[in-house]
Amino acid sequence: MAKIVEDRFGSTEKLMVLVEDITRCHVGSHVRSFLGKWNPGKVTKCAKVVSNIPFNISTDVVKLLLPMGDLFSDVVLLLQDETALRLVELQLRSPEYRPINLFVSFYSDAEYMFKVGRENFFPKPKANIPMDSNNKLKARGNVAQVDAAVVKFKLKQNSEYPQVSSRKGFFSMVKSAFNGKRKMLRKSLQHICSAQEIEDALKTISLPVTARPQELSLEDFVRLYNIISKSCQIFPEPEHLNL
Ligand SMILES: C[S@@+](CC[C@H](N)C(=O)[O-])C[C@H]1O[C@@H](n2cnc3c(N)ncnc32)[C@H](O)[C@@H]1O
Repeated sequence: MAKIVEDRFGSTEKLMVLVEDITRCHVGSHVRSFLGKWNPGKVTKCAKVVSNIPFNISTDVVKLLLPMGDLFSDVVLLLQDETALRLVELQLRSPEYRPINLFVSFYSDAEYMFKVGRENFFPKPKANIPMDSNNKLKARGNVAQVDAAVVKFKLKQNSEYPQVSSRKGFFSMVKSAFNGKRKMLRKSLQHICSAQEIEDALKTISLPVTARPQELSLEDFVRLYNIISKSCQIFPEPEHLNL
């Protein structure tokens, strides 16, 4: 496809074709330098991402692009329908509620636009089958064909993000909270604060002292973090930043 686009539109300076791995290349600097050519010295937040990405890199792409609200206004992606519903429509207290849901609403207002049935594709898309530690497909045999959906993430700007003293610290605490999904927060966050301090913080934000992570909205997590980070040290561990 890159070759077709390059051949057809390569003569215009208004198009740049990059053949790179999105998960490894410096998207921000490419887009900034391209936009800078048209608006020297002032890169306004005018760019949008519209992409039909392979399902197996959806989460990586979401994690990469959603924090780029200084550059992109909207990110519109075609995702596996299941993933779209999980990222956008998931309700509090659902067993599927995960740190990625908090990440999505921290950085964007996400909207499930419409379903794209499997019959619309040629060839039909394959499910995002999990890989094992050797990068081999865990499920073999018939790979299920799946429906897709278009999701629009309207990116927040810096001033619209929930106010936390450190985003790394915040997401590290969220990750720790979900590490013991069935555990109460007073237990799973004990490496940060004493059980008593966590109970006191939960009471201050009008939550039961027995609260579990899937009972907390983004606003609840932000309030909890802002209380406990004042009295306790939260050192983000590198693996905790990988939601
Ligand atoms: C679902 S196809 C969409 C193709 C075309 N854009 C379209 O809409 O018909 C996904 C495309 O992403 C490309 N791709 C796969 N992994 C990628 C990666 N890590 N970085 C950039 N492109 C990737 C594939 O080569 C494939 O062309």
